[in-house]
Amino acid sequence: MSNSVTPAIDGGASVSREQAAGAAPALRTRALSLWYGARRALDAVDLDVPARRITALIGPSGCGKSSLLRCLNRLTDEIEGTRVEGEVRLGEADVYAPDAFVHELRRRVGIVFQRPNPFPLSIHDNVAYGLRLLGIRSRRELDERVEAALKAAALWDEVASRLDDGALGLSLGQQQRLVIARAIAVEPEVLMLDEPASALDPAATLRFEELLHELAGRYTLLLVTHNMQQAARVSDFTAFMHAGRLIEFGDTDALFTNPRERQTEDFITGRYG
Ligand SMILES: Nc1ncnc2c1ncn2[C@@H]1O[C@H](COP(=O)(O)OP(=O)(O)OP(=O)(O)O)[C@@H](O)[C@H]1O
Repeated sequence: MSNSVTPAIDGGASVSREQAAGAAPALRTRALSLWYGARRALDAVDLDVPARRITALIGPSGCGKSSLLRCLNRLTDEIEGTRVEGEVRLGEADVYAPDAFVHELRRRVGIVFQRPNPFPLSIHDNVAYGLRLLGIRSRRELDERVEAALKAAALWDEVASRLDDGALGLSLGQQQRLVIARAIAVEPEVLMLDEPASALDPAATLRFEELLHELAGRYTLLLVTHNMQQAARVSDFTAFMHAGRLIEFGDTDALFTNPRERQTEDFITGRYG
């Protein structure tokens, strides 16, 4: 990846699934493998993530879903003893190029984790955090962008009157929407979500799934979930992984109703293991 980042990625809110599948992917991996020390966690993964669609990543515990996300924005760099082989492209940019600009990569490919992790700062300052790192100093611009991100994350109405309150006083569901606002404030292209709803109650989960639909036209979403119903409900495409390998990728409805691979069928019907 070079420091001169490529412009906006192909696609738009109104493209059909077929067009999205045929269009240039937002992210592409080729023969992507990952080792933690001597242990191989990913085995030659070839995946095209369609732009501005929701792709669910499913598979049994330990199959490499989180590891794959970490490779896509080089969080693996932060873990000692990891080795990555193969290729990851964000648009045209080579993510593992020697001159890659990792901070810029992580702005373009944001990640939200299972447990919401707001900073011990005010609601406003959580969302403004990344913007300040980008060098934005104007109070007016910060306020406008904080408001826009909170609106996009469907949290504005609940917090508009208390932006200076501490973020840790929000409910879990609100905190999860806050970290999404924080991630999208810096205008990423791809938002990766690693089991983002697993700590939420059913009502907050429903609200959260509605939010994913609202975000999907603007961002490429890559969602790790253990919840098959959730994957089937919210995603356009699904990737099934097993033992570090990508076994099957396809349109979600097709994959769930007519999987091509026996392993996929065993997993989605609960016969796995
Ligand atoms: N930091 C690490 N150091 C060493 N091994 C790791 C590390 N993180 C993950 N692994 C190993 O890599 C493999 C894949 O783990 P990963 O967390 O990516 O799987 P997962 O599919 O996300 O699992 P889960 O659904 O349980 O979250 C597992 O064997 C795991 O033990």
